[in-house]
Amino acid sequence: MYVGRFVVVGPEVGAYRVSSRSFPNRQLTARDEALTVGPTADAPETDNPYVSYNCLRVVDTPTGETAALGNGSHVDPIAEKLELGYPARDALAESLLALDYEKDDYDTPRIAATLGGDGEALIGTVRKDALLVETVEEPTLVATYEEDSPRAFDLEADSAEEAASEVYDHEFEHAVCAAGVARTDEGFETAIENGD
Ligand SMILES: NC(=O)c1ncn([C@@H]2O[C@H](COP(=O)(O)O)[C@@H](O)[C@H]2O)c1NC=O
Repeated sequence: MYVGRFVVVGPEVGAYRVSSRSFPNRQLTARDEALTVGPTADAPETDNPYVSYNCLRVVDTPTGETAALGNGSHVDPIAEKLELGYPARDALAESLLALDYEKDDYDTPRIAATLGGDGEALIGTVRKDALLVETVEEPTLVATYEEDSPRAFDLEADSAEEAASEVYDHEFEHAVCAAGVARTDEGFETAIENGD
């Protein structure tokens, strides 16, 4: 099954996978406290505005570190609102609604999640027909297509590296790259899986 991009978040671990039929020549790179999706050196040029973006950021908030992850440019305003002290629910809902679903041929939903240092995790999506933001108590998935409402997901990983490789290896089709994040005693760790 092809579900496009997807996010999984549980109370301790989060992950994001880029799956793509149309733009497979992409990779993740780490820059400061952000993981960025961008084209590989051999990728054909494109003017599609939705295929390069920060997909994961770890920020300091008034209540400790929080990770924000998702499938597009909304990850930045979510992270910035968290830094300002917005509750995660509000940072997700306001940023998803402000940017709204993507105006491409598929009305691609925006998906996102947050993982707080205090143990709070939330997941959300904005589709053409809905805005959903939920607190989660167990690993939960939302994807751009088919699996486009949050549902429980069997994620066994308990480190960032395991989370990235577990979602990269998942049977959902057209894996391109994946990011993982996990809470540790020293703060959040992140990991990249580019399949190479
Ligand atoms: N975030 C991404 O990495 C991303 N990759 C592709 N898209 C959008 O989704 C459309 C469909 O892409 P695909 O056929 O690869 O699933 C693309 O035309 C593009 O508008 C994306 N936008 C949202 O998921």
